[in-house]
Amino acid sequence: MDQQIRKSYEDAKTLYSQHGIDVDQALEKLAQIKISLHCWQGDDVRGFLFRDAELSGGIAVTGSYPGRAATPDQLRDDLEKALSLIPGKHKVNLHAIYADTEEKVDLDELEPRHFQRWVDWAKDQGLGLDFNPTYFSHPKAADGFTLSHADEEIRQFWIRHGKASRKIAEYFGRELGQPCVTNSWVPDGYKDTPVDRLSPRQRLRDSLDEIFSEEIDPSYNIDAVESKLFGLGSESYVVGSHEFYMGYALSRGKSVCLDAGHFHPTEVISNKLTSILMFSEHLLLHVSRPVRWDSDHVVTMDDELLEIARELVRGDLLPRTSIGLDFFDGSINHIAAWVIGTRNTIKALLRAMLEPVDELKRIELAGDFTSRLALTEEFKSYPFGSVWDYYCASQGVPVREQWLHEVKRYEEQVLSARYSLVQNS
Ligand SMILES: C[C@H](O)[C@H](O)[C@@H](O)C(=O)CO
Ligand SMILES: [Mn+2]
Repeated sequence: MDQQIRKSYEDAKTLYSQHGIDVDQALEKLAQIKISLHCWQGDDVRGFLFRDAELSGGIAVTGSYPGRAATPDQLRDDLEKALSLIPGKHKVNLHAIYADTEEKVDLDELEPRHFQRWVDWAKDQGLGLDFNPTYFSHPKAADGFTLSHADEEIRQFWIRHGKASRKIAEYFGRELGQPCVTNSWVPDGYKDTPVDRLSPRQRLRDSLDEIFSEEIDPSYNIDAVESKLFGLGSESYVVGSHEFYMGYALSRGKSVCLDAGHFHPTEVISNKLTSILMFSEHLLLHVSRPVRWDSDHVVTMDDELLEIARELVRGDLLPRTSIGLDFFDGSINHIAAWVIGTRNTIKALLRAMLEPVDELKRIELAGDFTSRLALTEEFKSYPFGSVWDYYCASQGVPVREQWLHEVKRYEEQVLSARYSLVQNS
């Protein structure tokens, strides 16, 4: 390792130890944390099952940066490249439309075997897998309703898809020896003010109950449900609101998924973690960055990311929280987007671990709010960067912006060839 990196690390350790912070121990803890990288950043949420389908469900990708993955092999290559630039061992989060099969199969007919190549790859790479049923980008979701649909035939189709998804998740968990978190998000809602808000919610509840009726060993699969305030085209009413899913998850022993972009622009999820985890064993996060709306921007080191990390660390909530990413930016290099968002998420957790939590709690309890403010502000400029550099070097991944050279090289050697192939076909 570079001597300067080691020296800066040792200096930083001395500073932190003056506040009782064991930096080596923090790094050991950090190395245990798995972030779930969402496959859909790699191809602008297209998937492989229905290649001509338009993205629907009130979510949108903007930008057409060249070289996005067009096949499962390309997506796996890109994920491998991204993961080689991120410290730690992580998970990959798949959507049902990313099945890797030559068969023509609809969403309600999917089986574990359609994901076997993903599982073989995950085993080979030492990764875990998470899963999501895809309740959008399909003709049966064309009017914006799925599990709460008033048409019984359509609703049953989506119920079958939900059940099929859990079998796939169970297979992931069993094969990979770690639980797969299966997250259900449905886009169902109305653009304009509805007359009947109740019936769709009753149907959504009944559909979920039916999907979850089969018991699956939680060491293989953990079910989560994701709410939303509004989507494009569902501005006035979303069936699966926060209150709906809080009630649903807590009454059914399921996990709540909090997406940072799914609330009112002034509402933050960091303030919700301790409340939900008081009544639930497990929580799923979709770390995202809303800019004015649920725009799914790449995660940056902003105040909310840091506050989420602090809440997880200060409350010792990490063992009970699964951290997934959820952004899709088509305007920049797709691999760089993963690397930036994931490195930031891990770096924010490190920053939170390098704060004098016990000391700050004591100060707060004693009512010394002057010291609380003074110390939290001073710690913002403590040398966490030196610890981060050391962590990257010791994990064998590029230090600081060196990873960008790797991405640029990959772009030149792999992505641009892909792009010219598409142009010439
Ligand atoms: C593609 C994902 O399922 C999606 O982003 C979902 O998690 C969501 O957040 C929808 O707004
Ligand atoms: Mn989400």
